[in-house]
Amino acid sequence: MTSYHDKRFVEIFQLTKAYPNRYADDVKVVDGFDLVMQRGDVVSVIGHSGCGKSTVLTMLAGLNPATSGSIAVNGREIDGPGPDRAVVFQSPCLLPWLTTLGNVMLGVEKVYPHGSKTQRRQICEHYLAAVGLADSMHKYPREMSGGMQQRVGIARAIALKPQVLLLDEPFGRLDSLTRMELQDVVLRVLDTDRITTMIITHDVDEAIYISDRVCMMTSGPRAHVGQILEIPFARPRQRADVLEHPLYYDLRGCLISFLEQQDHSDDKSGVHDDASATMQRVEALYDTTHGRVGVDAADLALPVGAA
Ligand SMILES: Nc1ncnc2c1ncn2[C@@H]1O[C@H](COP(=O)(O)OP(=O)(O)OP(=O)(O)O)[C@@H](O)[C@H]1O
Repeated sequence: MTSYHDKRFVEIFQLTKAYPNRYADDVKVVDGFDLVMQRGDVVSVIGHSGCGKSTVLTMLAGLNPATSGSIAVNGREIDGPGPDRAVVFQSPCLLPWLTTLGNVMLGVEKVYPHGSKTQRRQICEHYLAAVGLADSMHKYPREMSGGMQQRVGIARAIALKPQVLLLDEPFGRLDSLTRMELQDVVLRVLDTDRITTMIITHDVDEAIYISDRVCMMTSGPRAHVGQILEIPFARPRQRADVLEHPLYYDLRGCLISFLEQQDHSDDKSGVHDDASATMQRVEALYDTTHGRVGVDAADLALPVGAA
């Protein structure tokens, strides 16, 4: 039985951020952003460059104070960063004088101060193995590629066993092959550990492959949630199955259509006719297939197509 707090594990309500402007009034970058995530949900956030995706993520991380609105995790309003939330940015920022193991151990020691040294080491080794670095534990950052360093960053975050994982374009600086490898690494970890995750991406294929729902942000200023698209693929997922699924190109079309509308329309406030039509097609197709198990759209504050 899913509890109330599981269904509304992350609740973002009317979140607004205004940055100071030296020459005029403050700029409201994000205005009235609402999102509910169930426990274990993987939600991608897509939107045009500069619309405010990272602003939302850093507010959820507690690193960037909101101007107004609220964010609650597991029923408690956040008021700053905490061990319940771990963030992975585009660059992992590893400490160059520590090995892979040492970099991961740093956080683990803080989160498990009462565990034995052996237990802490086992946790680090487990997560480093999970991201494919079992043979590189004693390497220094300078001895590793960008992709390997990002694996360390991901292991470092998940080894903290966060309740919420926040990924800000984690594959943005990687070549396409490494990017696909790391998408699979993250997907496997999320399949196994079911961590509630928000991932920011510019890549619609990545959003469809990794997430349970895609949150499409309107273009700023005053950006908010334009639409939410449910991704009806069961987990665990295989890339080939996703790519070959009859709904794949409809889902993709829906996301691209939304982004194009945001690009070309003067009214960037939310739902547009073309995107809505695509969404209806997806919903109709979705009805005829077996949807993702365990999600009742009525439990979510913002069902498919909500503005
Ligand atoms: N600390 C800050 N002070 C003032 N303005 C800021 C600050 N941080 C971000 N901004 C502005 O807020 C807007 C949103 O930035 P943000 O980085 O959240 O967007 P984004 O959607 O993540 O962009 P991208 O996709 O390019 O990474 C941008 O116009 C940016 O210039």
